[in-house]
Amino acid sequence: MTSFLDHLSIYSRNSGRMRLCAVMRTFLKSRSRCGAWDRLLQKQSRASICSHVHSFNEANIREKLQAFPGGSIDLLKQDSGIAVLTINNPSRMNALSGSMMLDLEEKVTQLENWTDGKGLIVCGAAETFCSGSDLSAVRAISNTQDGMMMCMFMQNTLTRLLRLPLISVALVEGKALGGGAEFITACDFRLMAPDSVIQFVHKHMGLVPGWGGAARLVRIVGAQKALQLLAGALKVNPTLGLQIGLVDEVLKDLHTDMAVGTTLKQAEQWLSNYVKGPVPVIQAVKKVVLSGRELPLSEALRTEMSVFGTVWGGPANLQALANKSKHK
Ligand SMILES: CC[C@@H](C(=O)O)C(=O)SCCNC(=O)CCNC(=O)[C@H](O)C(C)(C)COP(=O)(O)OP(=O)(O)OC[C@H]1O[C@@H](n2cnc3c(N)ncnc32)[C@H](O)[C@@H]1OP(=O)(O)O
Repeated sequence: MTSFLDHLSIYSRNSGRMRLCAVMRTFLKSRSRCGAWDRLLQKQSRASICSHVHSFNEANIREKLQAFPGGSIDLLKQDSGIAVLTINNPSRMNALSGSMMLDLEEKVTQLENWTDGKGLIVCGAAETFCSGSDLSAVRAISNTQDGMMMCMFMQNTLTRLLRLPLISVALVEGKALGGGAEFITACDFRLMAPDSVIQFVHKHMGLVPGWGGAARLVRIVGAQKALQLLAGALKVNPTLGLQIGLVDEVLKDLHTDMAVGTTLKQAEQWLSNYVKGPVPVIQAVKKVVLSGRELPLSEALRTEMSVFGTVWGGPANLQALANKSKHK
């Protein structure tokens, strides 16, 4: 690792002099604080985000969810640095059983510890995304206490998913309904297949989102559009999705020669544009956007500087500087 002074000489040669003590202070503070960022993320991802509410007893809820088996959440971590997380319960339109909720949390923990990760694609098996909670489980845990605990468990898990230092994409084929629609709001981007539908059906169930989908939807499309989608239980097709900013890209129809490979291949191609580069740099990009999205400005600025300190003078930065000096 290049010493501070070596880096400083490269820096001052290219960008003019800064007062040495100020640069030293900034550099040393940012180095020390980057550990604070990681400790913050680790602490937040472990502790349940809303454990303070309604005596959230983690062991108790795990036991209850385990009583509703079926399906799986499959995770494939690829050498490319892009992982694929598949919601796999096709006989129930990929509805999330209790055991799948536990499976999801375990896979998010794996991804939190994946040091080579840069991107994540969340998709459903059998060309459909997810039709929400498994209704048989919903019927069985319809008392308020259990419902709230299931809710908190899923809120915590989806919040941790969104906070992964990976650039995440929800690949929507077929239907994303209810909790399935909430799931896609816990990714950074959303891609839709031509004939797919996103629908927050909660109102038809006498419900509102509970997995954090409403809070995230407001931040994605704004309060007015979020209100229309929820109060109208509107069916969002790819055109509407693009129009309101809920969807970032519509994939090519597989039955035309425009499509290159499967929808998953198309999604990987799309995501690869944003994850090209060294792992530490891509992860740092997600961290600074995450802090800008979630933290008050002054804290976001401090966090940005601490994350900056983890890449400034790192191998990618020094290589880029060396390449530039070669172009003279
Ligand atoms: C916080 C939100 C969260 C919660 O409150 O816990 C929720 O998500 S509540 C659930 C919200 N989701 C729904 O209301 C969707 C219910 N499903 C449907 O509307 C339809 O199944 C469909 C998804 C539109 C598909 O319709 P269709 O193509 O006609 O297929 P089928 O309806 O025949 O479904 C095939 C098969 O799958 C079973 N299925 C579908 N969704 C669920 C589900 N959410 N839970 C359990 N099982 C589901 C459906 O019962 C069929 O099974 P069989 O009858 O055995 O063939």
